[in-house]
Amino acid sequence: MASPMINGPWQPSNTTTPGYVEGEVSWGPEPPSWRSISNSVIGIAAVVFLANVLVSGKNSLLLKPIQRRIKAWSYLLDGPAMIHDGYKKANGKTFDVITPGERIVFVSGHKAVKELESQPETALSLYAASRKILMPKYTMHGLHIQDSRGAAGAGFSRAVRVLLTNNLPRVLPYLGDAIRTRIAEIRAEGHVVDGVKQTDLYPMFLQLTSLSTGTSIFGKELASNAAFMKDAFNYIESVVMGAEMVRLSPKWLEPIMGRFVTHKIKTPEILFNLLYPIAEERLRERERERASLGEEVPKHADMISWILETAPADVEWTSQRIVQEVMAVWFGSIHSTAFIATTAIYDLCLHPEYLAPLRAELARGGYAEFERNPTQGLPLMDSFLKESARVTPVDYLSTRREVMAPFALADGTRLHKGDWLCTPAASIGLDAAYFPEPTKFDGFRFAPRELVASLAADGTVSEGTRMPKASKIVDVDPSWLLFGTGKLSCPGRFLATATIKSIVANVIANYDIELVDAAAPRQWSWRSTAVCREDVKVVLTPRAN
Ligand code: HEM
Repeated sequence: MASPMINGPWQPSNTTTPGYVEGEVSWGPEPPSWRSISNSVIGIAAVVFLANVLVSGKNSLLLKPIQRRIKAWSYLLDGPAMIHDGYKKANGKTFDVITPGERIVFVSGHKAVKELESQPETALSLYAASRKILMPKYTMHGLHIQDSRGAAGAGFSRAVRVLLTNNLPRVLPYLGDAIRTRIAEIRAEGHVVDGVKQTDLYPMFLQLTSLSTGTSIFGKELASNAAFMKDAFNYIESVVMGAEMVRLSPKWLEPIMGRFVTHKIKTPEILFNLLYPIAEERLRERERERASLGEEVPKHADMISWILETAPADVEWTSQRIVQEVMAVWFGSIHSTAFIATTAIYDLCLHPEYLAPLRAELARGGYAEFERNPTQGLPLMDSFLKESARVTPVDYLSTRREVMAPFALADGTRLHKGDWLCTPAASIGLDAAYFPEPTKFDGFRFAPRELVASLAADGTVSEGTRMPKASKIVDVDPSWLLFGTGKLSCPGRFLATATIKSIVANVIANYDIELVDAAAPRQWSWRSTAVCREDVKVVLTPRAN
């Protein structure tokens, strides 16, 4: 659910949508200059980081507390390395990393992950940790996130995991066409350098991901309205930046900063006001249906209708609550998905030997089968994506849980109220104890053995470093924590992987791809999260089909 801040180059469309006037597509007020604010935040963190380097090694009593604070602040820019170093030193044991806001305790291994999973929400809460990250009171139009999931939360999670996923076969064929068209349009807009068109890959994939997940969450009509999608996308960026500003303020300043942020960011209100009348209308339709007035009530396929469908009988959803929940699902759906699709394409540029077998899988009916059965299809591509996500992790930690009351883990580690208990997901993925030859990129490491053996037999790929048994990117287990663990694991993972597969498949089937500068940096990080750079360019050359 990581959500860094990127501005997508949105294009207006002619589609009409409630709230937008045809012919004069309203782009809404621009959000404040978040980029300059984010640059300041990064600048401050960089100074703090430098100071840390200057004083390190001097262990005087006076310097120690200052050093500890500086080290905590350096987590903002150096989080992945701090977590990975901690993991290596701990040698499988529990370790902690101090950050500006909280102490994060990391556990790994089957027993410890099961212990984390089995704790009640009164002891460890995903939602309390999410509240700290999102500051929803200030940034999400007043959304109140409870400490525990409750019946309404379980229904809402089922809406995403089951109903949204079941709808995928109906949207994927439409999305395939829409994605192909959009890729061609964005490519055509690229800069020409030395006679060759270049494309900024990550911004393009953010647009494609928004189109794809937006179609599932908001429905086809809203998602094909570029002005609406621009507002919806800017909302995510504003929430991330606004929440970060409140989080970085001293405790006493938090309410003032919170009010400032609420006043400054308009995109949550814009999105809320656009979705609210739709939710109102749906509630009216439901009333008419309940009253059995014999009237034909339209059927809808979007998050609003699925939330209403899965709501427990004793929970009366208001339009406000429905819209807030839709906005919360939308918030977490874009950046990690686009990150994984983008890094998979980089990996294909760096390991082009995988292109032929992946294209062959698409061509021999794999793509059509995937559209019919999105959670099963394309086993080779599934393995390639999983390997790419393992080698270039999107988040160095997973299973965030806030400690609600002090207690001790089975190994004796004491947890204090407000600490976080997490898993070092990325380091586990790079550990030889779980993955043989972990630094080697083996695209078909997770694919069914017979499939890879047949490709190896005809010389298409080498046998590689197979895992003892095949697995999928959406699987959750203590050695694969990309989507969390247990009953709280990500319900949107089927949509996310279907989105990534349809984007990657439509790029590689129709274009040859080359990185303009394979040596240029492609990521940076904030806290524990990796972020794709927006300026990494590729050359997409149309293939003769
Ligand atoms: C590659 C993309 C994604 C990644 C890496 C990801 C990862 C995660 C993780 C790690 C969690 C927490 C699980 C835990 O702590 O045990 C989570 C929760 C969640 N994710 Fe995702 N996610 C992704 C895409 C999506 C999408 C596309 C959606 C929406 C359709 C979504 C909706 C949610 C929701 C609603 C929760 C909260 C679950 C609950 O309340 O029970 N995610 N995700």
